[in-house]
Amino acid sequence: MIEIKDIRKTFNGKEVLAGISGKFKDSDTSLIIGGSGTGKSVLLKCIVGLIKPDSGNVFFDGRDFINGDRNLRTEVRREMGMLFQGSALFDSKTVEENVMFPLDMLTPMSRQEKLDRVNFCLKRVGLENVNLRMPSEISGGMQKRVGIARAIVMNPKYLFVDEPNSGLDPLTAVTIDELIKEITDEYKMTTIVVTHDMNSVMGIGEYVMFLYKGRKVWEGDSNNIIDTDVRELKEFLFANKFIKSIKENEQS
Ligand SMILES: Nc1ncnc2c1ncn2[C@@H]1O[C@H](COP(=O)(O)OP(=O)(O)OP(=O)(O)O)[C@@H](O)[C@H]1O
Repeated sequence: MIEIKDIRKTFNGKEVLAGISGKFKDSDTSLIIGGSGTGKSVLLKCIVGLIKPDSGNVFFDGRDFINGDRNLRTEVRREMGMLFQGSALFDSKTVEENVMFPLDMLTPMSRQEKLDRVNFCLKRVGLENVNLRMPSEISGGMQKRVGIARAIVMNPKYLFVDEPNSGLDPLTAVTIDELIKEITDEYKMTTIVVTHDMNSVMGIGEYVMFLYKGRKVWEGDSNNIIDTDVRELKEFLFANKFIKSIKENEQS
């Protein structure tokens, strides 16, 4: 489980995170949602240690990640898998080299052991016989799968994904969401996904944290989200035509 306590962050006098707390459980696919600029990505970066919050704590299975010593931080970092928008695939490396990269950097495994692990992960995300292709030679959905394979290659306890569906058509987006959820269940990972895709919320949101202007104004799951009384969340939800039609059908 990952627990965050009262995370605060200000940039140049602008408060971006105004004290956020919450718990992300094992085997759950947790979503952080909200409109543009509400602090979702900054919160995720604070959790993984890419940004240091001004105050607050992040506990990984009880381990204090922010105040822990260097060894503890390294240990926790090694247990993380990430698929971030900014950390796209290396264009000049093949699919196989991309997925193998963390193993090359962080393990003493032999070439054959690494290859076996890479092939296992590629197969798990539904990709076979693409090892020697370049990222530019495969579709956007396949590139995301390669990114997921790379994120899980070190067998992480914690998986972080920022906007997995950006640039994908709705059908491919659903298959990527389902893959993330399946892998989370299978390996009992704690997974946090940042998204503003309402289809993801309704499809895989086992725990959903809604941010508005740097504050958590709602938390719950996909079963109770559309019955919310929280005005900011309602505005966010009903800006989506699909959700609006579900609600209207319910009422008629
Ligand atoms: N390194 C930084 N320096 C200064 N301001 C930043 C920095 N990173 C983010 N911000 C600001 O923090 C606010 C929240 O940004 P964040 O990227 O977390 O939004 P978001 O909710 O993820 O939005 P989106 O859905 O559009 O990606 C924005 O106003 C952004 O400009």
